[in-house]
Amino acid sequence: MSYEVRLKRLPGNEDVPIPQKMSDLASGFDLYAAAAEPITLQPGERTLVPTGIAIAMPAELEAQIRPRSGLALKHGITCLNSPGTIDADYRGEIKVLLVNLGQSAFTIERKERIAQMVFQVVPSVRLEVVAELDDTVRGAGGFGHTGKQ
Ligand SMILES: O=c1ccn([C@H]2C[C@H](O)[C@@H](COP(=O)(O)OP(=O)(O)OP(=O)(O)O)O2)c(=O)[nH]1
Ligand SMILES: [Mg+2]
Repeated sequence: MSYEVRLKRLPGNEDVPIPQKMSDLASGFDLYAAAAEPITLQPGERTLVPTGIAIAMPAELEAQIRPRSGLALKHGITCLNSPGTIDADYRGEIKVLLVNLGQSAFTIERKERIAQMVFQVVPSVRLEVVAELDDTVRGAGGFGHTGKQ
């Protein structure tokens, strides 16, 4: 399926690249940091990084904000709320909640690629409250239940 998502650059961010797919079949659009000044994250610290963009997508989509594995592997920088959820009706600036799980301070520069945005189709679901649920073999077993004697 192909969808059109409208993207608005927020004022003062004309220099920040719009999100980009870095290869032909990349699933995510890389997001660029748009903080005016570099942000240094000490180990264990978290911060909300602006991206300088807002979007409007079709009602059946959501966008997920996911970490970049390179930043995670090399520096311990990841998205705290991974995957972040961008609702179809959200018109505010997309922001990325980064946390430093590494052992050294890490500085995020303006226009650095900090995360990726993956679009997904969200099925329309209606919750129906009932008194009883149908039986299954698994039943209520979970949390490591399978394979036990
Ligand atoms: O990583 C994120 C996560 C969320 N958002 C924005 C878009 C999303 O539509 C809105 C709300 O996100 P979420 O539902 O995760 O947060 P909440 O704590 O439930 O806040 P709300 O009560 O506003 O829904 O915040 C971001 O910009 N980046
Ligand atoms: Mg919410």
